[in-house]
Amino acid sequence: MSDSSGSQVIEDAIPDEVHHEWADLAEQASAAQFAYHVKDAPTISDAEYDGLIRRLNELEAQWPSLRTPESPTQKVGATAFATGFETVDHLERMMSLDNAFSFEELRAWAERVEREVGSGAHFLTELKIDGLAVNLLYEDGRLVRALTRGDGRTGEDVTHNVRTIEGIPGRLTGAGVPELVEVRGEVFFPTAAFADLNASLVEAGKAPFANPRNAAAGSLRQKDPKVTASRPLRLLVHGIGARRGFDIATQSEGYEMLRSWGLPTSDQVRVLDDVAQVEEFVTHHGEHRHDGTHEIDGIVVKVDEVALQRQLGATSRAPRWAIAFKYPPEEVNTKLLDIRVNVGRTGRVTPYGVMEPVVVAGSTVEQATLHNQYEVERKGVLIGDTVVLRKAGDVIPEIVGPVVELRDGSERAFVMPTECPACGTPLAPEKEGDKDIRCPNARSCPSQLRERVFALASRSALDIEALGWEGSIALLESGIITDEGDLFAPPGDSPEVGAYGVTRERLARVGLYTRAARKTDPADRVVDGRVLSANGEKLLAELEKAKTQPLWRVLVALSIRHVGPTAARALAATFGSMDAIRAASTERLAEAEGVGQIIADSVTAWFAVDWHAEIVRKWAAAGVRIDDEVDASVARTLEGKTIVVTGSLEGFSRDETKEAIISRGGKAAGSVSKKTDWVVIGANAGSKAAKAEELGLPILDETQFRRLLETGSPD
Ligand SMILES: NC(=O)c1ccc[n+]([C@@H]2O[C@H](COP(=O)([O-])OP(=O)(O)OC[C@H]3O[C@@H](n4cnc5c(N)ncnc54)[C@H](O)[C@@H]3O)[C@@H](O)[C@H]2O)c1
Ligand SMILES: [Zn+2]
Repeated sequence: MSDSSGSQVIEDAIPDEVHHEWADLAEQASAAQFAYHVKDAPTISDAEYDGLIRRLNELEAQWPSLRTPESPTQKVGATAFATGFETVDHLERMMSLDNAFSFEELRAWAERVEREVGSGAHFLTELKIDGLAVNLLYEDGRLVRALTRGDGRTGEDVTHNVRTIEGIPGRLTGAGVPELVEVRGEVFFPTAAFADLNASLVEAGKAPFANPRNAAAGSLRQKDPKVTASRPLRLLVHGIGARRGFDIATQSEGYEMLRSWGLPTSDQVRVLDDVAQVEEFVTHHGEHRHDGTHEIDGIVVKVDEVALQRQLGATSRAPRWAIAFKYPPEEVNTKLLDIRVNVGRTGRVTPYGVMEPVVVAGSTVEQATLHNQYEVERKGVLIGDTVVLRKAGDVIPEIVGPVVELRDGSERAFVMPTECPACGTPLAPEKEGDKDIRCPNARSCPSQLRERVFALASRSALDIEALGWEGSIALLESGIITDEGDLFAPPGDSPEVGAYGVTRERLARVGLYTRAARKTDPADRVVDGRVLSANGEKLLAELEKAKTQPLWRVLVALSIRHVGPTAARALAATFGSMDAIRAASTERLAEAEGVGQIIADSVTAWFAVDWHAEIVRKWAAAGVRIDDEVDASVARTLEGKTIVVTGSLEGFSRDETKEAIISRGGKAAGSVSKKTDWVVIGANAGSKAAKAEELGLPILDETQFRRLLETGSPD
């Protein structure tokens, strides 16, 4: 362009749609900042907010004139104060942190550092505490003022409240207490105490918090310090602002000093040499994100050398010598559309939330259990609420709390049904004081029936792969089975042959797992003009095979309350047959290793029900294995001994290992302790192997384990 004002024209010619997009996002981001920083009640998730800022930054990088000091990208916190606290200037500005969302961005930051100050920098690496920042001013060792971060220049005076927090010294002690120091730190709400706080708020008719960070912010910024005092807030310090009367060469030295004066520092701080080590730290803590007492949303990396920090300086909102690596979000906001109840295989009625589907931690979530009606009340969630939903990796999704700010009055409380939604039977706790309520119609409640049939086919029970959820429902609804007693067909020589059981004939008659026969099909397999589909053949074959499963699996398949694989193995190993278990007194059952009173009571009560006994009778008549052949050749070589097997062995599956130990009278324990007699270590063994070495326990390989099984001694 030849026009002399040409370049000016280009810079100003921000297309309308860009300007609109920017203005729209900026408005949303400013509103979010206000809700989050001023009202302690965010209305969108951090991930959504970070997305807004990221897009604004992209637009501003392309059209720099959009990046005014008023842009939300340039702000620390929110500029408005609406709290009635007195506002006071910080002596030295409090900044925010720039973010890295990937190792690439982290490396790019480290490269920039190296370009500017050379390769001499060390990286002080620590947890990013998900709380709120405070600035504590100590003069001659006395705490004279505590401010929130505010907009970075001016904060709110929360001194009275901060004085109530356990662990914050009113007076610094030790050597070299300086004339003046501003200590920066993070106030947080311990994760473990969060659920109880919400429960007590709900009970008092107050609004619950959406998550622990909001609980920290809301608890600190209370008009009445007594309220703050009643909350279990804690502080960890992570920086120094203005100072007089001492000097530090490194950030880490600064932390040592703060610690020596009695301030709470984190024990998770490391000074690392290079980015590779930082990445390891990030990965490690990503895997242990929920192990600590507080929530973390990332890792903060700081150049340790103060001289280099000075050289690197800061932008208008964040230091260049530090970066926050942010973990992928585990929390999202979504709408709680309904709360329904599920009736489980033992009749337990469990409320669960039905939500607008959202992607979190890599999978789509639309349901989350709420455990029982008290849990719903404690969380304070209403049907129609926007809720914070958390899903961490493989962990079961959890509704954390409601976003109360977004309520419009149309929300309604969940009411636990009084009748079973599946069969109409009045629901009741089994005994007084039970939290759970149940559908007592165990025999024919359709919900309990399909849950039982489905559970019986699972991998930890009879392992019938071809029988899934849909199949369980189909078998029941078609009338092929009325309950699990009908599943297995009596053999041809049985007097009851044809009386019950999933058979080719029955499936063909209702058209389940079958298709119309073609001419080429062998005639003997055609029933009513239909032949079994491949899935049908598989189902029949697997049902036949399931009859030969060991006794413990059959026990698990009966859905006796509290009898999972571990208890079932113990029962099978001790008593050897269904008849012996049924005949045993409750006392005898309770005495068995790994059984105990609760399970014993449950087993006795189960066998006392006539239709339960009928299931066992029909299964036995159909040839289901109800005795473990006690192999006389298996000597009780391990009587009274405890063995832990960790890692995978070549010649044994996990189940086989356990059976081998138990059938010889030994105990197959899950964790290593001083009481362990031997630890068998296979391939890819984890922390148990290390623990075994630490305790100096005898460690065996697979060959020695075989010898041990045979002779009772590994040598
Ligand atoms: N959901 C929303 O609507 C909403 C709105 C605004 C902000 N936010 C959240 O807040 C973030 C921005 O807030 P910000 O400006 O406080 O930035 P930030 O939380 O990303 O990082 C800066 C802050 O981290 C804290 N911090 C924790 N541990 C630290 C440590 N070990 N060392 C140093 N600092 C540590 C300090 O208080 C510091 O001020 C966003 O990324 C978003 O996650 C959410
Ligand atoms: Zn029912």
